[in-house]
Formats: sequence, C-alpha cells, structure tokens
Amino acid sequence: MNIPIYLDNNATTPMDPRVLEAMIPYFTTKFGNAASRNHPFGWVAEEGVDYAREQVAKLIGASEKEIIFTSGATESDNLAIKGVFEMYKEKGNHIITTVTEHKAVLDACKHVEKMGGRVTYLPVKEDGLLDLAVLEAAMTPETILVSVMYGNNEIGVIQPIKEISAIAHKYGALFMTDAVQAVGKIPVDVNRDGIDLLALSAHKFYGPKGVGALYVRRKGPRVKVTAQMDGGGHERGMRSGTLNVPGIVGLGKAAELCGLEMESEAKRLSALRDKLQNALTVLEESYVNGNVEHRLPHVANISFKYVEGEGLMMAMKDLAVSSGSACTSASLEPSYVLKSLGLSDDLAHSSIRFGLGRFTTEEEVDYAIEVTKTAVTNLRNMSPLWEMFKEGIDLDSIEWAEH
Ligand SMILES: Cc1ncc(COP(=O)(O)O)c(C=O)c1O
Ligand code: FES
Repeated sequence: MNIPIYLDNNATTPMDPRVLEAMIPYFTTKFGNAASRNHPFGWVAEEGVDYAREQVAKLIGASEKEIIFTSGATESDNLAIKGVFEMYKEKGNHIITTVTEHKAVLDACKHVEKMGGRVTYLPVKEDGLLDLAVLEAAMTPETILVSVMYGNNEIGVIQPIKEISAIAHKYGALFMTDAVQAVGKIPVDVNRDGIDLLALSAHKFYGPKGVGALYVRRKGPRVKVTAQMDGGGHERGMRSGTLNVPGIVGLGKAAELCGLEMESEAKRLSALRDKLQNALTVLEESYVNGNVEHRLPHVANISFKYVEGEGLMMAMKDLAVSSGSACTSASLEPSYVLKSLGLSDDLAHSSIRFGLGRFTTEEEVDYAIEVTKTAVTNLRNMSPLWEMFKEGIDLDSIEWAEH
C-alpha cells in the first residue's frame, strides 16, 4: 500500500523530532516522580515539569501557576465545564455554548444537564461565526459559564473571542474556550482575550498524544473548578494523579517551538492553503465552508457538489484527509458542524477537510490538488446528477420518488 500524503493535521500532528529529543531523558535517567520531595530523582522531574509549565504559560500569555496539566483536551474540557458547574452551582445553573463545539464540550454539557443544569446551545451563522446579539440575548442572571471554541476543528473558523468574553463578563459569567486548534497556530493571549479557562492539547501542535492542559485564571477573578479526578491532590488539588513527566516536558517543548515559529509558519501555511483552495475552487460548484477571513491559517474545508461522498474518499486514497461524511466519523452521522452551517446531508458528504501542517511541503500540496481535481472530475463524468445539472435542469425542484 502506498502511504498517503498526510493532510489531516487537525486530527493530530506528527511529533516534532526536537520534542522527542527533549522528552527522552525523562523516560530513562530522569524518571523520578515529580511529587517525590525528598530526593533528587523527584527534584529533577519536578524541574522538568516546572520548566514546561513556564513554556506553556508563555505561549498563551498566562502565569505558570495557572496551568493545570491533564491527559489532553477532552479531560480539560470536562474539568472546566463540569468543574465550574459544580463549583458555582449555588450562583447559577445555566451554561451557554454553541452547536459547533467539539463533542468533548457538548457531551460535558449534556452531563451537566443530567446533573440538573440548564444548557443553551446557540446556533451559528452560515459562515460558522457566532452572532454576538444572539449570545447577548441568551445571557441570564443564572448564567455561570459561556464556553465557545477559539478555532473550529472542521472548518477552521475563528470566533470573535474578545467580544464574546466581554459579553460573558458583562453578565457576571466566566468565559471558557476550547482553544485546541488555535493554540500554537495563531497568537492566543488569555489576558488580551479575556479568557478565564482554556483547554489545549499537545498532539495538535507537534507534541505527544495523551497530554494537555487547562488554564485556570488566578487573578481578576480567581477561578476555581471542582476536581473531577480525586486522589493525591496534585495540580493544586484540581487534578490528582502522578504527572506524566515526559509528556509534560514534550508539551512544554512543543509550546516553545510554536512560540518561536508560529508567525513564519502561519504565513507559509496560509499561502499553501490558499494555493490549494484557489486551485480547487476553480472547479465548478465547489464551495469553501466557513468564514474565510476569520480562519485558521492551515485549514480549508471544501464541498464539491454533485460528487458522491463515498466515491470521493475512495478516489482520494492517496491523501489522508477527513470528510464530512458519516463513514469517516465514529458517530456514523454526517458532520454536525457542516449541517449547522445549513449544508444538506449530500453536500456534507462531499466535503473534504484539508489540514496542512509544519511538515507539509509545496510538492505535497501540488499533488493534493492534482488528486482532488482528477477525483472530482472523474466522479462527475460518471454522475447522472452532474449531467442533469449541466443540461440546466433545476435539481432542487425535482421530487424524487420514494422507495
Ligand atoms: C476542538 C477540539 N477539542 C477537543 C479535542 C480533544 O482533544 P484530545 O484529543 O486531546 O482529547 C479535539 C481533538 O480532536 C479538538 O479538535
Ligand atoms: S460518504 Fe460515507 S456515509 Fe456518506
């Protein structure tokens, strides 16, 4: 089997060799438990963790005391949402989020509902952006938390985080953001953006899998979350469990590298992404999903109308990409994100997410353009719907027979 070209960097990224190099000693010689206070093995591990805490904090403009290490963003999202609900439920029981959030947020919110909370799932506009007036209208005196993602994992749309946090604060609520796809790709600053809690994950920015962090604000206001993992009282009592020292060191190194390289990398990737997008939207009846101005630099999600989804994925086997179709998702549903923008099931099926990354080359992008163009053109040549469309028949007005 040919190894396909990897253009699925929103799902995960390959680890940077420099990150691996930083981690290795913490598996072998520096193997201590960071909580062992009475011998140098523990101190050395703790030093590694402390340094990583600074590196992560620096990337998001936080102080190191505000970083809680976790097993990844799914845990961070759960800790933030359930933890805030439990901590502040005397104050109010209402949480606001959006329909395009990651399942880690949506399902944590469903859990809160089972615990007696009330959650409002706001719609988004056709371009994927949240309407600020709609948010403001949903705020109530009982609202304790607004949770809106920074950049969307499927379409890359960047929400107006500063404006959203200002509205949350105006009504006395905390603001949390799942910034998994944004951190390390675009400048994120918890103070500039008014963020009280933020989830991030190492494997989305060239670090190891299974490690992440939750930023929890300490000043103005001091935010608290109820621990979801009880035990030895690690991480200021908010997340017990022996720290994954090599993973945390890797997370720190990955954060540092992104801080150094993000600006030039964002320019390089957005130029490559635009090249890909421009070449593919030359094809008739192809549409870019989501707002193209407020978008992560490395993502393009494109729908090809009158192309059958399964066929498209089959014909693109040389590219590792994601699609909006049911067969590439664990839930067996077409993308709820694309559907919430108003796309039909059919169009969601024939949508492809291209996610470029640090190791993507121009040659790979050129190849991806060729493969996709050929696949779309060939499938359309075989498609009776395409033929009808070309003959000028209005397909939306046809009433298809039910079987
Ligand atoms: C927006 C978003 N939130 C949360 C997650 C979950 O992160 P993790 O894989 O670290 O649990 C992902 C990754 O799929 C994501 O894209
Ligand atoms: S493309 Fe596989 S279910 Fe639609």
